[in-house]
Amino acid sequence: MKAAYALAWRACPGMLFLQLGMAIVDGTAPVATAWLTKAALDELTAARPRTGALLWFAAGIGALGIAMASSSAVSAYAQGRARRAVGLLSQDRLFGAVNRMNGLARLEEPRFHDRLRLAQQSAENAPDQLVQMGLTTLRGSLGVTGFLGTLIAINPVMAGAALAAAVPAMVAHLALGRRRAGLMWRISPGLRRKLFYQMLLTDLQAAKEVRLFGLGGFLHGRMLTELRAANDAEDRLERGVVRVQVLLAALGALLAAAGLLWAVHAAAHKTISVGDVSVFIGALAGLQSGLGALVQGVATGHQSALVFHHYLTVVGTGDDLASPARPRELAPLAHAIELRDVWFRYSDDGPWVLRGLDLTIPHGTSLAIVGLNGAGKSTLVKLLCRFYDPQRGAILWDGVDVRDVPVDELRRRIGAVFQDYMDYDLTAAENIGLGDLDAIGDRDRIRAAAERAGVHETVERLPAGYATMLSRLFHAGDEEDGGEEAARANGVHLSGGQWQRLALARGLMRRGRDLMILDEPSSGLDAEAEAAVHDRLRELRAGSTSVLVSHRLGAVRRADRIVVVQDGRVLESGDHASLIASPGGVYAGLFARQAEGYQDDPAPSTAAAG
Ligand SMILES: Nc1ncnc2c1ncn2[C@@H]1O[C@H](COP(=O)(O)OP(=O)(O)OP(=O)(O)O)[C@@H](O)[C@H]1O
Repeated sequence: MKAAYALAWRACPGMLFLQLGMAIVDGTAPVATAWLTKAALDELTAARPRTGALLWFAAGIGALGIAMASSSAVSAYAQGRARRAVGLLSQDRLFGAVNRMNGLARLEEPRFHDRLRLAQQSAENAPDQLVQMGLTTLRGSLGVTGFLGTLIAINPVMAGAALAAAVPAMVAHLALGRRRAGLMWRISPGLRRKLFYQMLLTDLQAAKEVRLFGLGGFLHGRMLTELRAANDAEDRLERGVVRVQVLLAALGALLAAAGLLWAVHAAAHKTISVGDVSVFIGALAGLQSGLGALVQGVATGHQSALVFHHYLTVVGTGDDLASPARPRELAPLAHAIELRDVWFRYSDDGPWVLRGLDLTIPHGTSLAIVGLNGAGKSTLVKLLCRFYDPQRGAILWDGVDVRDVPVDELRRRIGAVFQDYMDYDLTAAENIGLGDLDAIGDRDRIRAAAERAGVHETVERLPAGYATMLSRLFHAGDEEDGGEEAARANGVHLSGGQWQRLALARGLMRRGRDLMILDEPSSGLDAEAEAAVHDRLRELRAGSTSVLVSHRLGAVRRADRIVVVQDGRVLESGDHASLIASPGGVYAGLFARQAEGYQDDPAPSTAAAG
């Protein structure tokens, strides 16, 4: 709660003060009205009523009415502004925290996503709900204190009874709040699955399979099943809530009826005045509703605080990669990158993917990595970028363990094209420029990268060239005032190979970095483009340090060194000529099989004769 208040205070102190002022008005005005009403009624029923005094009482009641009526509008405005400001600040901190997680491991934990969803929700709502709880408590306490004093003066027993009735209500509401917060956590995985099915039903990329395989009904059904399960769980809880609330309301009504009976009886026997009856009834009703609001407010705040805990957990979650206690500087690569006895698995109970892998990548040389599906090639690449740390062994950059240098510094020295590259719903220029944010506005460099990746002509031919928005989801700029230029720049979608070349251009924006990693950079290209791209890449890689992962052995054969990874270790290593010359070798076998695929089938008669 302290953290939520601190957040609200930081975001919008002025609006908090305004809400506080209005809460004081709301809390004190009803009590003052009740007393003024009592005074007016007593004056009216007096032997000789004073008109002047009556007018003052009436004016006072009217002024309080105006203050109460306007306070709700002013509070609503202040609450809205504060909520928006808190939402902005809390989202800023939440995604700032996610952004500080430098590795990938956290994003692969389903529990983290459950928590993130609730954190997002509570970041928007909880601080406001907790502020409202504070204000309700203040408002309620002021009113309750005033009404309580009034009731004690007239009938202390009734005052005690009303207070005592609030205790079970508080206990019940707090328990319900805890159950609601628990339920939100329990149904979070189901609701995320529901969102997933929902996303598949509207996702452009999924649409082809969804339509062709007729998956729409299946996904729709699953989406509803998840939603129904969540609804059922909520219904069950709400049924319990209704039971508790009916019981508490009956208790309150019983108390009010008893109070009324007593007041009428006492007035009939002239023990109390008519004014006393009015203030007593008003005070009892005020006390009950004040206590009710107080209890409800505290319970809602308690529930919000429980859910806000998820926000605090995410914001307080540290980096999933250990930062060095005494960071070392990373000099430009001069000698070699070395993987020394690297053991790695994605989870503590998962299988080892890399098992004591040793590999040296000398500066200024090109290394190609080949191996069967699942051999661990992309994992090795991810470790080079330090998306994970190995469980055993080390990766050394000129002898410096990469865990001892700030991760940003390491990544600044690496350029990469990943196997599962991204298609950004942004302009063509931005899709390339993202490779080096410092140069995102540098059209010459973007164009040069596009030329190297063989995608410049394609981009030039787009309706608005490099300014073309590559998206079917978003408009370029503001649709309202976009005009003809924006209309031309909208709605273009590239082919798979063209997207891949853009990704390659993005990677090439970082040309000249110390290490260039290319993980299957040409898998979607046509044969001609692939040959052209690899020729260009070979020129670019000459003299620089690079790692190329590819199943196309034609593309890797000119690398300075080729390694075959199998079962998490380097099985074979050498240049193309030496590997091919090793009979029974894995590389030689793979190469022969690929080469066979490009040769004509032997004529049936020859085959039969053979
Ligand atoms: N994020 C992950 N979490 C858990 N296991 C993973 C993850 N990524 C990969 N693996 C597992 O690690 C093993 C190696 O995967 P990797 O992607 O490194 O193989 P690869 O050699 O690049 O394969 P391919 O040639 O198919 O691209 C596989 O068994 C895979 O299931």
